[in-house]
Amino acid sequence: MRAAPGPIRLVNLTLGYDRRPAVHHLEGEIAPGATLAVCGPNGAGKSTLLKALAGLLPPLGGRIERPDATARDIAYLPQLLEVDRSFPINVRDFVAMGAMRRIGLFGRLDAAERARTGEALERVGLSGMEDRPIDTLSGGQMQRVLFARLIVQDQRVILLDEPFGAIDEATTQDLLGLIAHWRGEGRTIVAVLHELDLARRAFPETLLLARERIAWGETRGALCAENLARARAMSEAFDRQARECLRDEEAEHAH
Ligand SMILES: Nc1ncnc2c1ncn2[C@@H]1O[C@H](COP(=O)(O)OP(=O)(O)OP(=O)(O)O)[C@@H](O)[C@H]1O
Repeated sequence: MRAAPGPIRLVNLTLGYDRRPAVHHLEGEIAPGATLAVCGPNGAGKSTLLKALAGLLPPLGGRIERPDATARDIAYLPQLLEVDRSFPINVRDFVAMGAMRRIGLFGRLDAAERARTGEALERVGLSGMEDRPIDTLSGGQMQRVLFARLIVQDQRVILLDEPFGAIDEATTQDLLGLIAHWRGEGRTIVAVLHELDLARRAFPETLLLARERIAWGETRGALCAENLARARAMSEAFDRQARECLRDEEAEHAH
């Protein structure tokens, strides 16, 4: 693992698609070693923020400052649904792709890298499944495979989009154990979570997002009833406004 990066700073950050903002004027700082949950209603902009942190979505306004790390120093776990599992590859080769940054796109895995892949699979409880094509795995098994690839990637900053979305309790517990281990190693972890109880249990810090920052701080305080009600109201107001904008546009087209 490389030296600890400095904080990641969000400066007046506005994100969106086709010039339509989805997240507005976000300010904040993710300290090195933080374990941050990002929570909020559906459509609040959580995945959008994670994509921007991963360097996959350029800001519409403001900036993300990460002086000591480029997007390539960040490991990103997309939502399970976004992973193309039709690609014909077995578990071993898929997990070994985590080493690409060290060995290059067409580099050969040396004995150390092969051992690293084997250890990662053991850590997530999938030893013995190395030869299984990934399209034959259950959702929970695939999520374990994705975590094994993150272990092999060995980055200081790890971004997780709904890592516990569609998986059973045993897998959730195992993956929470892995996150606690990473936390102990001083890695920075940012996870989009739908389950507020999981945030309260395992994430000391939370950003509550509803298109803009509702709260950012110690998890219990950030997720208090008052903030959650404000987040819901903000998000409903935004959706109403968006629908009205859309109607205006439709009316303009009609003329
Ligand atoms: N590729 C895209 N193109 C256009 N609009 C998008 C795209 N992805 C997301 N959006 C819009 O951006 C807004 C924020 O979406 P985002 O997926 O970031 O929210 P979220 O908080 O992660 O939601 P959920 O909890 O439902 O996954 C939504 O209005 C969504 O429709």
